[in-house]
Amino acid sequence: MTLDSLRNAIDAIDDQMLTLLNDRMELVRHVGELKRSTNAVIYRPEREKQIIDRLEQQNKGLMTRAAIEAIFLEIFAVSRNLELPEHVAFLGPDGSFTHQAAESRFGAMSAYMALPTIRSVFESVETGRARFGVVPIENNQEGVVFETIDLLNEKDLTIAAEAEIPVHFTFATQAENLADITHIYSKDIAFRQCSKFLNDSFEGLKAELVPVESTSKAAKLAAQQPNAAAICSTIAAKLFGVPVLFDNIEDSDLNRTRFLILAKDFKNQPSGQDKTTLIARLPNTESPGVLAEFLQEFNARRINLTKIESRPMRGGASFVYWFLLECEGHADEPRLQEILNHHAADVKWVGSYVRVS
Ligand SMILES: C=C(O[C@@H]1C=C(C(=O)O)C=C[C@H]1O)C(=O)O
Repeated sequence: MTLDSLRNAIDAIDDQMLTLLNDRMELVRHVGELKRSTNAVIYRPEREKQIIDRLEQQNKGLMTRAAIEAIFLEIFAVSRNLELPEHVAFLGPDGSFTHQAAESRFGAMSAYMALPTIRSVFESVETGRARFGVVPIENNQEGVVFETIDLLNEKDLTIAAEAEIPVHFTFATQAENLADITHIYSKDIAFRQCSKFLNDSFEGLKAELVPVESTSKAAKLAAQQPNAAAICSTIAAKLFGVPVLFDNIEDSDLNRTRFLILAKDFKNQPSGQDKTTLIARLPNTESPGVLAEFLQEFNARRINLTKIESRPMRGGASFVYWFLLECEGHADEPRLQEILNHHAADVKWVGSYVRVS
């Protein structure tokens, strides 16, 4: 087959896909009308997961699960925007890793709001300025983001979904030679995560590491100063037009960050592969065995705990703690219901949502 005939065949398939996508959008519009008439929630991550699982199972061609996901998550995001335009707040600035995580769930078409702090993301969802808020909760190399954990305790928002993205850092600069670089801007955490690259590449050179509040700010500074460099995300380097000299400069290629998608009063249906987040403010934690007995309730029901963090209760002078727990399963399952009923006074349910495997 010639290039022209192959391209003609591709054009014909694209035409069919466009017709099919428009047919799909018509159906989605009806779903939107139905949902509005019953005040139902637009975003249904468990339904989206079901669609992707089904497509993967019946897939016979070259499409991998990741490819199916990439295309269909974008279709879902466009669909949801047709049902009701969604405002998504995220921990900015534009070009941050949280921005990247938000786009992985809400696609290119949603209305995004970059906010300066994790607290302001929570508040924008609380006040209804944004329907969803995206914040980081943990990095597998650096541990948890305490501000997010504390705000889950302080505020009454629910977790609608989680997202996990690999953190790849790029080294961006306008300088021709590493020896010309006088300043390298980035976040503290990024310097730590790229320490091997920095030691190997800048040994004996004069570059000074300058911590700034975000990797996007670093990219912006590197765009303004010819002898500066930034360690930042690829999106940020692109956004500010700084040439990328090295890609994937992080020490560990297993570096991943997990993000939460927050919403007000959000409840998912069980998907069969869920996770639940709880906050336990147990009474008398100074006495022996209180936490152990609580955890035993999970063990007795064979509920797998995936995370536990202790945080200071604040306000009192003594060392008293509350706990954030994550476990497998959905709050509608009887085994979790039993625990929630038993601890109605001291355990807050924060969300049951599709577990990212
Ligand atoms: C159309 C729906 O709304 C949203 C869009 C979906 C889709 O495009 O298939 C799936 C789930 C929802 O997030 C639905 O609930 O079925």
